[in-house]
Amino acid sequence: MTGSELEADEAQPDGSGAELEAGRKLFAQRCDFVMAGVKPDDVPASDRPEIAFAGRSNVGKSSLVNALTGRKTLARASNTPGRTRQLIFFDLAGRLMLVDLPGYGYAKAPKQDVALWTGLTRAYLKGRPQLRRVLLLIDSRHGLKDSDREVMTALDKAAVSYQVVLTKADKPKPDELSRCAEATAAELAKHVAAHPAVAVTSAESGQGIAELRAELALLALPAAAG
Ligand SMILES: Nc1nc2c(ncn2[C@@H]2O[C@H](COP(=O)(O)OP(=O)(O)OP(=O)(O)O)[C@@H](O)[C@H]2O)c(=O)[nH]1
Ligand SMILES: [Mg+2]
Repeated sequence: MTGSELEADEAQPDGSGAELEAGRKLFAQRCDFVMAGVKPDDVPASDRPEIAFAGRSNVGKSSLVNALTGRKTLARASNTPGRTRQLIFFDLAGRLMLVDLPGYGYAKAPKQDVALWTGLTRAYLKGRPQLRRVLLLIDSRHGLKDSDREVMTALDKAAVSYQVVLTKADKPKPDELSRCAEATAAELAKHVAAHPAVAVTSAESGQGIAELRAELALLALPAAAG
């Protein structure tokens, strides 16, 4: 499947008030820890659509899960890079599974651990048919790094749809932020697959969180009637 086919398969966000409201409602519902996977086979049997949070260590994956769900401590965020070492599955209202992945590119981690996390993450990304989108988080102060480019190429090859999310948007100056967003979008446009537009977020200030909730709600199972 090519990227454009993937994209054609998905509803395109129109940024309307109704979409924002649907996102708000979905993410206001209960979100439960399901399990932590340590081996490639350690994944929940589920047919719910899944969204995975990927990115370099310390980029803000766990913080974004917390910001979206409005819970400060659902996913363990930390100043110490390499905090998340497993695949952590959260069930959002039985309609969407959120998966917090271990970060890559953490130079100080023991090589053995890195190999383990990378193997685990790779196996997951390749073999999960219900994975609807990978959110590829990039620190808005630093932009894309070679390790991110490798992941993008691997996702292109596996025909997994991904969306770049610039994090920590409260940190750079406004002109730095827009330069980073433009450069990232330009580079993304060179990839084979057509991907959703770059999102700009801050778990700290809440910037872009409501819009991202709305986009993800388009991928979730519909709410039960009644
Ligand atoms: N200023 C600011 N800091 C943030 C933001 N998001 C995360 N952080 C901080 O960045 C650090 C790392 O955040 P995490 O959410 O643990 O990052 P992670 O990507 O899950 O890290 P690993 O699990 O180690 O790969 C923490 O100190 C967070 O408080 C943000 O939007 N703004
Ligand atoms: Mg984490």
